[in-house]
Amino acid sequence: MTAPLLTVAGLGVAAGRDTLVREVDLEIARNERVGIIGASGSGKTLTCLALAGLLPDGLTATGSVRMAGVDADLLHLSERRLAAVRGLRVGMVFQEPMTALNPTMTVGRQVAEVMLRHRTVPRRQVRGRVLELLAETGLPDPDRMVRSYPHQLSGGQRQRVVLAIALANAPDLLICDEPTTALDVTVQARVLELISSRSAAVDAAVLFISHDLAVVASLCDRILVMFDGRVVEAGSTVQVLTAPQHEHTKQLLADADLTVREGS
Ligand SMILES: Nc1ncnc2c1ncn2[C@@H]1O[C@H](COP(=O)(O)OP(=O)(O)OP(=O)(O)O)[C@@H](O)[C@H]1O
Repeated sequence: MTAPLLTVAGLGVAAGRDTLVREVDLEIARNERVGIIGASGSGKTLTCLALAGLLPDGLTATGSVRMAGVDADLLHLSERRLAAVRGLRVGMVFQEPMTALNPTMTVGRQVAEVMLRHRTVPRRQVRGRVLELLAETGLPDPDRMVRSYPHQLSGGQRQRVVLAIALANAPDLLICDEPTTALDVTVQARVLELISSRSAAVDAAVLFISHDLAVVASLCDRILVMFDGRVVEAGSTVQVLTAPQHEHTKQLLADADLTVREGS
């Protein structure tokens, strides 16, 4: 069996003496899609921020996070080495696209920047690649789009730009934290579809966080359920949907509108 892409063992997050996340174990294989669901405040976001070395000041992570091809624990990497992993091996899409984008820089420069920073595309080819990436994420008129600023775009268009940046260097892992929650219902399904098709196109595994079981079920092979800072249930999507064990999972299932997306 090939080694997992990501191995998280005993991950904990604390704010001083306050434990916010405890004992999270998680493995993600190459190309696998793993979802984390749970109610607001259950620790989903802190778990994925900890994995990416992005915890806010004052919070500390314990345990270990290993990634194939990186010879040290991600939790103990220097900021410089972590920055080399983020954007190159790991792409990220968060809930609010505006916070991920620089309001003073054109869309084209921001997409170009991630390739220039990691030197994944020869300088002369960057502009062409930016146009391709914008077209691939379904943005209309890429020639005009490269010259636009984030505030000139709709929420859905901004999230497409964030996705183009996150996948520009064909990372091994795409982390998505509630990527469609802030979007209009009408564009949510389209952005989800894009996350699915574009991550598959670059062979990226996906760690997908949502409070919405239906959304996670439509995308993921495996699901972890978090409650009060812990993983209370984990299994294949089918297992979790058809034979939920924990009360909290049963509640999430009852709340989810699975009739709409199941099997889609
Ligand atoms: N910077 C912080 N300092 C102290 N506590 C925090 C901090 N950030 C989050 N928390 C607390 O940690 C717990 C887990 O938060 P987290 O954001 O991971 O939950 P979540 O499951 O992602 O929720 P949501 O779906 O609302 O985003 C919550 O009780 C939250 O209040």
